[in-house]
Amino acid sequence: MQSGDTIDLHISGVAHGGVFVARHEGRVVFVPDALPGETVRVRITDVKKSFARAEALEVLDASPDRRAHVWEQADIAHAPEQRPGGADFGHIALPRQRALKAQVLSEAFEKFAGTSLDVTVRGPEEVLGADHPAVQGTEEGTRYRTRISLHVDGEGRIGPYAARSNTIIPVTSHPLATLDIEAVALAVRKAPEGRLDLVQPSDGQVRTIRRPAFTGDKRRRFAPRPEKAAPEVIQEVVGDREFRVDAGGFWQVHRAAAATLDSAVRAALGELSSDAWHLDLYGGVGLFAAAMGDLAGSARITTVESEARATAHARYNLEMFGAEAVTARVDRFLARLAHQATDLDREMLSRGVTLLDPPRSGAGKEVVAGIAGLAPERVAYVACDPVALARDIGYFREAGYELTSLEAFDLFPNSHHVEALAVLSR
Ligand SMILES: C[S@@+](CC[C@H](N)C(=O)[O-])C[C@H]1O[C@@H](n2cnc3c(N)ncnc32)[C@H](O)[C@@H]1O
Repeated sequence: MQSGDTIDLHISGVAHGGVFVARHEGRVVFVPDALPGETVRVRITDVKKSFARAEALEVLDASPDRRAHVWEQADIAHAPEQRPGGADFGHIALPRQRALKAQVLSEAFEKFAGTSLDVTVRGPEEVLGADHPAVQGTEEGTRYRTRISLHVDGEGRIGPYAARSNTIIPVTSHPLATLDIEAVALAVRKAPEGRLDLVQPSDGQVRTIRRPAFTGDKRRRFAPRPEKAAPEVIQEVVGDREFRVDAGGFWQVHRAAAATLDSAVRAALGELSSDAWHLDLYGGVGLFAAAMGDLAGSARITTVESEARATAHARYNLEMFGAEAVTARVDRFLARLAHQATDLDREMLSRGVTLLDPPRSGAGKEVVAGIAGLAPERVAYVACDPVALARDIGYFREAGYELTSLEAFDLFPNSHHVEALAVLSR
């Protein structure tokens, strides 16, 4: 097998990262744009010792779960390098997408967490109810993104990147974005080289945030910079609560995501001890600390986040709970706490819940050890990467925690991404 070979493959499984699995001449071959059970004509793009990568050119025997791609330009009928990225499950019927995500999660748990369990991936409409305003119009897993990024190159091309490359693909639609974001995205004719983030918060107005590429003279990088305008602050609404957040700061992408996760966290945790210390790690602007505040009465709550502007918003958003908002890297915060906690602090932490919602790379061994060292009664782990989550659950299990529940939510329909909530207890 060599790069450039065109071969026909039988697809036998799904792997993490939006690719499917075939076998050929003793190697695993990872193929995007396919489905288990299909026979697909592919072109080999990369050959390594034990595996290879390919691009799908044509479906010879289609799965009954294949459908016309929700983003026409990403359909297999187009040349692989012309397909925009970001919708790598868009050719699959929605129930099958969810089943495949559940399979990836349970295989990751079996492999990395040393435990097997059945998991169901639920859509936000199943958590919040089909009448919830945030799920209206998203039935096909489209029109949900309140945040998208467009890229602009030196030739003035504007659009998303192609799947698995940094080539910009000019597109004529953005079906995963809300209609308002799509309209703004398609109207952009000119922009400086770099990135454009389009954001539609709860007030419905689309904001355009320009992030120009650095094109200046690197030797002058210490020269004084022109005064930068303060970032715009927007409001996001979850139930009857408002959250201040920078327009360009972290907030969940799906318009029903914050409400779905807020509701799931509340249901999974139930009442929290009001005589304990609860932690919200990687807390952003305090979405989950607010849920904990509602559940925990007069308890002590601390949210920890590395972005100072997000922490400042969290302080404001959580004022009614008297919660602390600490700007720090979680590993450093935990190391400091391990040295400085009094006996009473430790006792209160051990009766509390520690919630963590790390970025895609997960918390890692050191942070898990830091949390386990504080011995909270329960740990709630919100995760956007199944493999990082499973690895970290493995570390928690080694530290004496048991997984008590695992739920998963389809907050990125038509892509391989999946959000999960794991609860562990000591
Ligand atoms: C997935 S977001 C979750 C935010 C929040 N829980 C929410 O749902 O809105 C992860 C957050 O962790 C922050 N972060 C990333 N690495 C961090 C670190 N090492 N220590 C503290 N915060 C970190 C990011 O700035 C981001 O706000």
